[in-house]
Amino acid sequence: MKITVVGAGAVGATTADNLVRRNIAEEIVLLDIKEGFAEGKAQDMMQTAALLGFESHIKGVTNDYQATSGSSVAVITSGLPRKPGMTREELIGTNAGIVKSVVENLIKHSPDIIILIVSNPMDTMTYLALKASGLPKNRIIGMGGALDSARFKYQISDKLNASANDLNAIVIGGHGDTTMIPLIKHATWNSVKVDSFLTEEEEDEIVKKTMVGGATLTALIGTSAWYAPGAAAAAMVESIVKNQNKLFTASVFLEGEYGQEDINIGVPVIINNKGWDRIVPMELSDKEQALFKASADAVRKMNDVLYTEGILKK
Ligand SMILES: NC(=O)C1=CN([C@@H]2O[C@H](COP(=O)(O)OP(=O)(O)OC[C@H]3O[C@@H](n4cnc5c(N)ncnc54)[C@H](O)[C@@H]3O)[C@@H](O)[C@H]2O)C=CC1
Ligand SMILES: O=C([O-])CC(=O)C(=O)O
Repeated sequence: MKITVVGAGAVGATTADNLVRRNIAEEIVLLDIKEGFAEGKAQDMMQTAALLGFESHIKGVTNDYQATSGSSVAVITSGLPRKPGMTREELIGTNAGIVKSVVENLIKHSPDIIILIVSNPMDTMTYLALKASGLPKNRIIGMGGALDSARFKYQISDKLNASANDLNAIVIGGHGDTTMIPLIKHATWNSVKVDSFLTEEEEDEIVKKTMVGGATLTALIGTSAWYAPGAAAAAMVESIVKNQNKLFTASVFLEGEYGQEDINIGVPVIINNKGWDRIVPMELSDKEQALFKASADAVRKMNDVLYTEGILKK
């Protein structure tokens, strides 16, 4: 089993580090365009093997796609992160070209690959990867909801003074500051609805803090986050590799589900060795449905840029 991580920057290296510690693949290939960068990060990680006790091997390469041949899964993290004050959407101009070429290179060497997209704006990059590659829809998955849901649980756990591991809570919709939809009315604390412990004001505060979770960290750190993003990507890869059938929210191609089509956006899905296996339906309130529609409209507007800029052809 071989897993490739493209981009050895903050998120890519953290993803690879999480994967190598999980011992779930014989080989992890870390690829970056910057000469020697992935090689150095890989060597640093390999030097933790004797301390952490893992047997997986991680190899760093500079733009060498031959080394990725026969990968079962790839995680694409290559591209610019945002700076404080920017939106994820502003990254489209640079990242679209990078993601498209990386996807084409990966498929050339691993035609059966399942691809997890992390680069932002993630929903549009996932749509681009699907359209540009022509791969079956189940093999292209966008990572955003897994991270946003973990942040949502963090905010609830902070407010309730509860363990995040006792919470069940998901975020659907686009992975954007204004497009994500933390489903507070569905969230439970070991099956007890969390709204029975919270005022409306507290619920609003949790939702708002979750939505700007990435922007808050970007303002604090000066670039965007990597620990939780890397952990989220690795958890999804593990569910693929071990055929775990875990439920994550992920950006997948909709063909009528949740009232939307021709779009990649976050909905609950089962992740296993087919990629995303099936979409899990949820009963949404009128308000939640309206928010989902507005979120999809905003994501679609970003996708349109791919066509107007000639990156995709109709
Ligand atoms: N979907 C999500 O939940 C999240 C998405 N992100 C996104 O992930 C991306 C990466 O973020 P960071 O790792 O913080 O950035 P970074 O700048 O630390 O790393 C990006 C790496 O990509 C490499 N790269 C650029 N072009 C490449 C190419 N053509 N082939 C191979 N490598 C290439 C760069 O050399 C750099 O090492 C950003 O677009 C960021 O917005 C970040 C966190 C969460
Ligand atoms: O905030 C960003 O730009 C990076 C990202 O997607 C996140 O951390 O959620």
